[in-house]
Amino acid sequence: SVRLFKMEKQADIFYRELPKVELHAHLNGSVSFQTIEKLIARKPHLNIEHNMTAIRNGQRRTMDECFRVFKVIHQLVDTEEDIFMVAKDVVNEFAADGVKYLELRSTPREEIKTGLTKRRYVETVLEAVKQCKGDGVDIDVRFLVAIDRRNGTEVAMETVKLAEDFMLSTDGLVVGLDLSGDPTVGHGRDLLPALVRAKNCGLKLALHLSEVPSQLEETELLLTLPPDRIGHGTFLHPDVGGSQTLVDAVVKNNIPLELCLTSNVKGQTVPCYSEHHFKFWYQMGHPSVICTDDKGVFSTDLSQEYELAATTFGLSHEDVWKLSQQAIDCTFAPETLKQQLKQRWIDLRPRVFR
Ligand SMILES: CC(C)=CCNc1ncnc2c1ncn2[C@@H]1O[C@H](COP(=O)(O)O)[C@@H](O)[C@H]1O
Ligand SMILES: [Zn+2]
Repeated sequence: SVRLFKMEKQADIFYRELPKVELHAHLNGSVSFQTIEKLIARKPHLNIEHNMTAIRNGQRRTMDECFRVFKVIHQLVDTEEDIFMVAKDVVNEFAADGVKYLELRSTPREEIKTGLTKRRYVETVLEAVKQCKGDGVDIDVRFLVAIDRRNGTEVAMETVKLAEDFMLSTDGLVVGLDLSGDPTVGHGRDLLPALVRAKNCGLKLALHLSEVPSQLEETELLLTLPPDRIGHGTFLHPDVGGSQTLVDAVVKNNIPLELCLTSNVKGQTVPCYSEHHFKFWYQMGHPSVICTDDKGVFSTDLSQEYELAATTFGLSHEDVWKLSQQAIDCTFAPETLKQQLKQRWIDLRPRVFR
């Protein structure tokens, strides 16, 4: 029965060999079945089972249930050693899936019991990233420091200061800030000063926006920043209770969207794959990047997400190639790295289309 929780199918070879860019991946949501097994073995006293950390194919959960899953994973990942292992495994898994550039995001967490501090948390993730690079893993990784909206104004400001420090001291590994957490908790207006400060000091902003209905006012406010990328944006367009004004603001500022099909279907914010808002934005020619969100929790990987987008919306291999290539321009990587990535895509093309 244990086998049931592993990835239930594998994407077609074209999608696995396709070079890919992953821009929306929460570290603790990306922990694979194999890594969870190692963590459970380390902490048998917690009595945690696999079905508490992953949502299998065909299953759906309410938002609330999904966020409880993260609490369980956080119990399993609460020491420097755990974070180091998790980060290394996640980076290696994305690389094995053909991801050539990854922006990983995570919420710095303090754990009094184990002596973990927020600063050590971030340092440990970055050490794991550097070790992967040293090992020759074929992937470039950058980090976004995450603000959990639940924690309010002061924590948000502290987090920005921490991110600022790291941006200045890690020669380019920390590139920006993420705003995430349960979208039904807290309000963006309390976080605005912290986000303004982040933007002014040169941190890029990737914000979860309109992930649930009736956040019009908050979204309108946060779009004034404007953010550099939007996570989900599920309820921006008028057909689903958003507004043309919101859509116009996103289009006018040319803000790329990070779209996570399986996450939204399993988390029940979209009714089915064919009704995913990818269709709306892709048809408009708006920069749309396919991402996983939480590949561990949602039992998926980026190859599968590309394949799902292609089969659901009738994309040709050529369309899919363009989609993955255009994601390079949506990264927070410096121009030189973007150019290198574009060259890699050119070099890899014959192998993918052989
Ligand atoms: C419920 C559902 C459909 C989840 C997917 N959508 C999400 N929306 C907002 N924040 C998220 C989502 N997935 C992960 N996160 C954030 O990422 C955290 C886990 O990764 P980390 O500890 O930051 O390394 C969660 O606690 C939460 O703050
Ligand atoms: Zn997310």
